[in-house]
Amino acid sequence: LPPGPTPIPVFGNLFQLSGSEAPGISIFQKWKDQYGPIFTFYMGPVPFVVLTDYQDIKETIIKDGETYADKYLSPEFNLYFRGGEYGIMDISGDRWREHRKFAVLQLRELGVGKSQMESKILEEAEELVKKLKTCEILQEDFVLQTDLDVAVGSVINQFLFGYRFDESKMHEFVKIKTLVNNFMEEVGKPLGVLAFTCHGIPPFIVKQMVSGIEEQKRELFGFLRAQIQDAKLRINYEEEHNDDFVEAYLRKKYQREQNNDFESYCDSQLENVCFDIWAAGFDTLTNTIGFLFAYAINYPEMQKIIHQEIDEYLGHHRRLLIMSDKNSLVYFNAFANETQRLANILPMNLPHALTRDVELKGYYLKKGTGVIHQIANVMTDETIFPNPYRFDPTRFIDENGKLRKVEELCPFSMGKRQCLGEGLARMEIFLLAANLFNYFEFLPASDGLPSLFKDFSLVSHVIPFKCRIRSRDHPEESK
Ligand code: HEM
Repeated sequence: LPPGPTPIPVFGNLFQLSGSEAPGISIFQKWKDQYGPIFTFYMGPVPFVVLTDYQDIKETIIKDGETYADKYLSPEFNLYFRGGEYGIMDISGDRWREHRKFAVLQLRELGVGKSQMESKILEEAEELVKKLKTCEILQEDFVLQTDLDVAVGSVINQFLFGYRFDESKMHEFVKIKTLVNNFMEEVGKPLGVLAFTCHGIPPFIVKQMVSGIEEQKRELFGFLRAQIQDAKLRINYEEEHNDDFVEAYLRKKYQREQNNDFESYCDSQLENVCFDIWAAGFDTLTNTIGFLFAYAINYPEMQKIIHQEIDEYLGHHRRLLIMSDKNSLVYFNAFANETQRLANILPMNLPHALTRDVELKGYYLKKGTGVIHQIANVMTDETIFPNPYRFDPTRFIDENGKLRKVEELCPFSMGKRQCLGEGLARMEIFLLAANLFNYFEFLPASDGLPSLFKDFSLVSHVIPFKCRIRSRDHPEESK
């Protein structure tokens, strides 16, 4: 194995990892400086080979994708939490392949990149604008994140179950959000990471190690089961049209069952895929948009450029921005790219495993070895992004004023496991954030600027902040 920091018994290097300073990747940078771009560290007794250079990642994860496509996760944890090898994110092999393909297809069929999903996200943008207008009148400090959360949660819930969180469903949303957040927090702790990754820990010990997620498990899966049950009651298998992901899945399951296949599409798998989409899609996205506003308030001169660009583009006629406007708003896109680069939402990428023995830069690695390609370190590599901790959207704008495509900007990862929600996430970032800038100016609250510090576990969290909002219905006032 490549060299790396000395592990301590049982825990390996976990405490160094969890003691890492913000932005959460400093320990990987330190190890990289000490041992080179490829090194080994231990989560518990398990070694993980870490790749930190873009060129190495390109040669492996991208060009030899199949070899790096498995996930390194504990079967015992999966059994305890998921009831077995179910879902997309934490499994490997044929079931992963089949269900990843199915989820990608459904995202397309249900409108990502098309007008159906766009109009659903625009509905959320409109609700946000309406809500913020009332707050602007009240002239009070305002926690923007609360409403961003509802918008992002509603889009996922629409996709999965066909309904958004309006006032009548708000209690449900608050509950789900709290459960998902607590789950992320618990599994991000050293014992959680250990239980989550280490193979061979007896199931009753795994259960003790993550006893904090017992309630989340029960309640979250209870919620998902109830939604699936409702869908089963209303679905008409004679029809072909699907309103949401669960309907599409149930129809596929029904077709398979007609051919005596009761395994590949089953209730446990459906519950777990819904869990993955909720868990993977909510925290990542809502925190990305939260960071975007935190940066905009911290850098008012940049916010001004976003406003000017929108005003010049729309002229006197303010209207909701739609996807076909996106490419014209170069500075906004550069600002969003820079947010994703520096927010670096996954301080440690998810561990993959080798599907075969392989030679990697002179090291012979056995099938099953854990490999982590550190996209967070690529995005803060000073040879690619000079002065990497400086927030500077212009690094994504070329000399002709066009958006620069930088392949090392990889917040959604690369290779066979690349985020399958990327298209949806990009639509939401644009339609929600650009429209809020379209209608409002965001200013510091009376207690000061939003913190740019990251509260990190599995996902980097923006520290909740208050801000003040000024309507831009009269653009000349805010100049
Ligand atoms: C800004 C928002 C998002 C970011 C930064 C993000 C980032 C990531 C990253 C880094 C991975 C790991 C890839 C790897 O293993 O190498 C991932 C996987 C995944 N993401 Fe996202 N994601 C976002 C939004 C979403 C959304 C909205 C959804 C749901 C539609 C989603 C669903 C998934 C799923 C299911 C996986 C697992 C894919 C697999 O293992 O095959 N993500 N995401």
